[in-house]
Amino acid sequence: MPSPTQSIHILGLGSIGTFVAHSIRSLPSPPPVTLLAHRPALYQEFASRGWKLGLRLTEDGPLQERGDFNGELLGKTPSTNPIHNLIVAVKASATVSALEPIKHRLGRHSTICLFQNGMGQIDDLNERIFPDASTRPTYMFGIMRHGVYLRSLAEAILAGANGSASLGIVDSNDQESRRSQAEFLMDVLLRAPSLNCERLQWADLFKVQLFKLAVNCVLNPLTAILDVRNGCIGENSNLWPLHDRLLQEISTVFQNLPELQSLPIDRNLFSVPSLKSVVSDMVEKTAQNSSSMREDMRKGRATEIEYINGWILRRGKELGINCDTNACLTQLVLAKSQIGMNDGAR
Ligand SMILES: NC(=O)C1=CN([C@@H]2O[C@H](COP(=O)(O)OP(=O)(O)OC[C@H]3O[C@@H](n4cnc5c(N)ncnc54)[C@H](OP(=O)(O)O)[C@@H]3O)[C@@H](O)[C@H]2O)C=CC1
Ligand SMILES: CC(C)(CO)C(=O)C(=O)O
Repeated sequence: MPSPTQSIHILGLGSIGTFVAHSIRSLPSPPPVTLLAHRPALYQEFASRGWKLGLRLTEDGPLQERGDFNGELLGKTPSTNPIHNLIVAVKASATVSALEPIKHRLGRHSTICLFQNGMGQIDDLNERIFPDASTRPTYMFGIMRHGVYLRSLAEAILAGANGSASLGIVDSNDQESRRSQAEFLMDVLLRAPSLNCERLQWADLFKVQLFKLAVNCVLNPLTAILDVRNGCIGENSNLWPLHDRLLQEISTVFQNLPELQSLPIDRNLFSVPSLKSVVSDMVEKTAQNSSSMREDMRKGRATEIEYINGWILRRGKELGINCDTNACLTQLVLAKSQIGMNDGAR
């Protein structure tokens, strides 16, 4: 019988949460995995499917089912059982509200791994859920380069077999003790073959996070506003001056981040030409993708803009750097979302 310290909870049962949960239960002798449902209807639906999750590699691939998940409905009669290992795969903007109902079960004994786009979620958690640094969980951050979507509840489609993920422990003052605490979850994720995870030290993870953010700052708002696939953003020469202005602001913010100054990272990696080549490479690799922000907008859901271009704006303001182009795109995305949401209500 595995000890509670070797059990994993998953919060956010969409595309990435389903994929990660399925990958963990595909391991030989997998640890227990508990799916946390935030709505009674969701809980009932999973229960009626016998707590099984399915994954297909591409639309036409065979369905691989995994079972024996535990389920918990968050809400009225809350459990007080401690949570030792938590994977968070809600959208960045839902992080604080999703953790609110389970915060009494989380603390210094917990490791939380966020698999999300965007930056700033951990600052929000520290400020609003875990203000006391001495009792805070250990944070890990996962950067996904897999493309996953849901065909139906509990059935995820992995777009291709060449995706990967980077994973690391987020910097803290007591890094050594945090490292040993996070080892169990880290090891499970690294062993899950379909996740294809690499482990990075904090400086490298931070660098990859900033690169991914630069890509998301250009691709996501433009694909969402213009309602086009990723490839179009590279092909349309009318957009190139806009790419340059966005990347100029982003590069200046990145190169002046105080947290970068103490890390062994070459600041030239964040020059405009260097960021441009990272963005072009991703546009090429994901040309056929419909970005997550475009999809959120089409479905009338809140986007992650506040944690993408919004993060650049917040940090730019702090550092006295003009970020008008990022501000303009942020406002356009918020405005278009508002129109979409109002349309839905009509
Ligand atoms: N999908 C992909 O290919 C990739 C995704 N990412 C990132 O991964 C993260 C997760 O994305 P993805 O899985 O696609 O998103 P989804 O929208 O598919 O899943 C998010 C899930 O979180 C649930 N949720 C919302 N609010 C709460 C709450 N308060 N408590 C518990 N659960 C909640 C949603 O439920 P409900 O629907 O009921 O609101 C939904 O099931 C995002 O940051 C995304 O940008 C990164 C790379 C690739
Ligand atoms: C890399 C990219 C832009 C792929 O579509 C992505 O992360 C997203 O859609 O959010």
